[in-house]
Amino acid sequence: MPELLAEDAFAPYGRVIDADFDRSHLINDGRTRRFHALARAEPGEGGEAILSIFRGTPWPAPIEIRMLERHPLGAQAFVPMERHPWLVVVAERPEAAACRCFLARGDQGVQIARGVWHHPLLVLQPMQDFLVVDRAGPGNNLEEVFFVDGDWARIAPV
Ligand SMILES: NC(=O)N[C@@H](O)C(=O)O
Ligand code: NI
Repeated sequence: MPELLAEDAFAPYGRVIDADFDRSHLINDGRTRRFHALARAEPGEGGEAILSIFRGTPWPAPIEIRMLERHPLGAQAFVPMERHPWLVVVAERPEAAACRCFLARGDQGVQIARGVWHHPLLVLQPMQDFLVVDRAGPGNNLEEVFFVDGDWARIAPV
């Protein structure tokens, strides 16, 4: 059952990136509000931070979680470029029973911390673009675990 995305609930897995007024100040002669340093790119040793656009399309409904992945060398941030709610699935270990699903608002992004198990991008629209900040560089930065047969989780429809 998806939980509403909130900083404290998501803290074991990374950061929530949203326009928190308390972390903002006016710039540009008062015409722009800067929500400052909401997260830091973490490309890890020998890596460089890159910005990409992920154009996500939905997984078949009902969404079944049958695998997780993680990036051992660097963090990965997703910020929606179109304001539609979306889903984040994370886990402390790569098993269906450990999965937690968060429902993010369209104005919320996340940075998934280095090495945290998560499901690939889950969107709820026919198509939704995200700005993604993650790592380029040497080494294998993608570890995937496909659950054993019979071990899977279904996300309740939102
Ligand atoms: N593999 C890739 O670039 N995407 C995944 O990391 C993801 O979390 O969507
Ligand atoms: Ni990823």
